[in-house]
Amino acid sequence: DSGSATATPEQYDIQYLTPVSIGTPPQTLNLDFDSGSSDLWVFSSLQPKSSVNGQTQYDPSKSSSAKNVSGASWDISYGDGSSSNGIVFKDVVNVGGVSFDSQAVEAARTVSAQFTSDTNNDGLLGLAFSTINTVTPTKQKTFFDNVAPSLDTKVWTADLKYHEPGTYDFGVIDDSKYTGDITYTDVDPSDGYWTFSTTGYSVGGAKNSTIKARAAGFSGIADTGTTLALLPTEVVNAYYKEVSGAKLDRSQGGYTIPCDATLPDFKFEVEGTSFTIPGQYINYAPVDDSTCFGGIQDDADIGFAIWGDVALKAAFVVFDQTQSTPRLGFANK
Ligand SMILES: N[C@H]1[C@H](O)[C@@H](Sc2ccccc2)[C@@H]2OC[C@H]1O2
Repeated sequence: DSGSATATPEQYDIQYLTPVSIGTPPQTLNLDFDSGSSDLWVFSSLQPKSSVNGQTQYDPSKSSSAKNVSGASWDISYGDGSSSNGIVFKDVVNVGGVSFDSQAVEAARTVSAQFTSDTNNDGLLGLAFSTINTVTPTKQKTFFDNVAPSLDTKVWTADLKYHEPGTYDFGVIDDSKYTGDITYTDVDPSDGYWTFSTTGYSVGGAKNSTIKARAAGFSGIADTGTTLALLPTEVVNAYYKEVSGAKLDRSQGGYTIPCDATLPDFKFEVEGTSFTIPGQYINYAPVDDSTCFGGIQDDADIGFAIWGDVALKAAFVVFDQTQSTPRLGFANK
């Protein structure tokens, strides 16, 4: 079995939303596929009206295949401070033609203000490891873990794009979506994330710009649910040192640049193969009529880098569980 679903960016590629059909008859919700968490949760008919603002709500009472998981509940908090909680149903879930008939669908009772104000986001579909699923008393499996045995090959792939729709594929590596070879690197799943090491980085195309400083080798997670690339302080400083007018503006929450700046590319190396984030991707979004917010920011206080969409959209990425050790694959495109 294999399937493909479209990942459509919201403004400035702040997030990518993908249609998922749930229940019988199918209720289609647009979810944020998140390789940085492991709960499939949805806006639901159980929420107070005041917490819903245009989102599509899953209504288990209208699904003949919905079954409440007795005594189960969930409660999740995200890196950006947002949160949600509720109860659990099992129901049929279909993503791009790949279906599982008893997927844990976590129906929200409460969502934080940031979710309420995010009008097109109907919930999240977690694609990190099931070890960090928040359902109690019995942890539930992610959609990928549930469908993996039925897939032609135990992978899912992300082909996110700059300001245009891309795709999430399950069970197939579509070689029309990338060029050259796929470079694989081992993942350490012990924290529940797709954690991998990069072997180096460089700023701009200049030969001497390849920096093998301490931070050249560092570990981070591949997180489709994070918008920006959050990297170690010395890497971030080395980047913006090359941008005239760049400044660390605490009031804006990070580095800003002149919107008309020509930004250098940022290259990161995986197992010695380099991948380029075009400078254009690093001019993330305007904060006023001449100042823009940088797409590379500091990973301070997190303790590891977060390779969010600004980086992932520069590559074709394979989330691979075909072996005993999970792997990430990166290819140019
Ligand atoms: N893995 C990420 C997750 O998907 C989002 S949850 C989210 C919150 C509000 C709006 C949309 C999504 C949050 O930001 C970074 C990290 O936590």
